[in-house]
Amino acid sequence: MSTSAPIAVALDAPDLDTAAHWAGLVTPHVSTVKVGLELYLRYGPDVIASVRGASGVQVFLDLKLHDIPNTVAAAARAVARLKPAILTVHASGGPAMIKAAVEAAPNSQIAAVTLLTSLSETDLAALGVQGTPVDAARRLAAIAVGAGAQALVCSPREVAAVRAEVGPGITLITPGVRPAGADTQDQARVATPEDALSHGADLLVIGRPITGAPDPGAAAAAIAAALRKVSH
Ligand SMILES: O=c1ccn([C@@H]2O[C@H](COP(=O)(O)O)[C@@H](O)[C@H]2O)c(=O)[nH]1
Repeated sequence: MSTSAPIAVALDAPDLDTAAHWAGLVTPHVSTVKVGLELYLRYGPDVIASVRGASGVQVFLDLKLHDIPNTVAAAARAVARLKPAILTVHASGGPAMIKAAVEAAPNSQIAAVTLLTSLSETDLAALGVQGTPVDAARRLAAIAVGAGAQALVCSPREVAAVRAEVGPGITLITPGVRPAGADTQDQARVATPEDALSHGADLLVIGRPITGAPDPGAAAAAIAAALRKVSH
C-alpha cells in the first residue's frame, strides 16, 4: 500500500538531476518535497518545475526570508508565481516582516521559523535568547501567528508546547527528525518521526536520513509505514 505520508523530503542536493531523481523516488510515499537554499541559489525558479515533475507533489520553498518588510514583500512576490505550497520566513524578522510576506504571497502558506533546530540550548543562551527553547519557541510562534503566519517551523521537542500556544488551525512543521539510532549530524534539538507526529506535528521535514540512504524510495516508504502506526 502506498499512502502519502506527512513528510517533506529535503532535497538538499548539489545538482538538479540528483534532486529530480530523489523527488521521483520519494513522491509515491510522501506528500511534499522541499527545495532549500542550495538548489534555489544554484538553479533559481527552474528547480521548482523540475522537482514537481509530473506527479504534482506539493513543493515547499524553504528560503527562510529575513530582511526589512519591503524587501521580504518583494522577494515573496517574486517567488509567489512559482506557487510553492509553503514559503518560509524567519519569525525573528518580526511581525511587520511576516505580515508583508503573508500579503505578498496569498496563495502560499507562510511558515515562520521559530528557532533553528541546529541550535542547542547552550547556543540559544549564548545568542541571548531568553528562557528555555520551549519558552522562546512559544513566544516567537505567538508573534508569528499574530502577524498572519499560517504555519510554523519548530523543533519536534517544542511542537507540543507550540500547539498549546497557537491551537489547532496552524500547520506545524518539524525538521530535526531522526529515526531512532540515526546520526543526528548538525541537528541539535531532535526527535524520532513517531514522536514528532504524536506530539502534534502536521508535516515532518526529513532530509539526509532519506536522501543519504542507499535507496531513498525505500527509506521514505519505511518511515511512512512507521508513521501510519502512530495515531495523531
Ligand atoms: O530549523 C530548521 C529549519 C529548517 N531546516 C531545514 O530542514 C532540512 C533538514 O534536513 P536534515 O538532512 O533532515 O537534517 C534542511 O533542509 C534544513 O535546511 C532545519 O533543519 N531546521
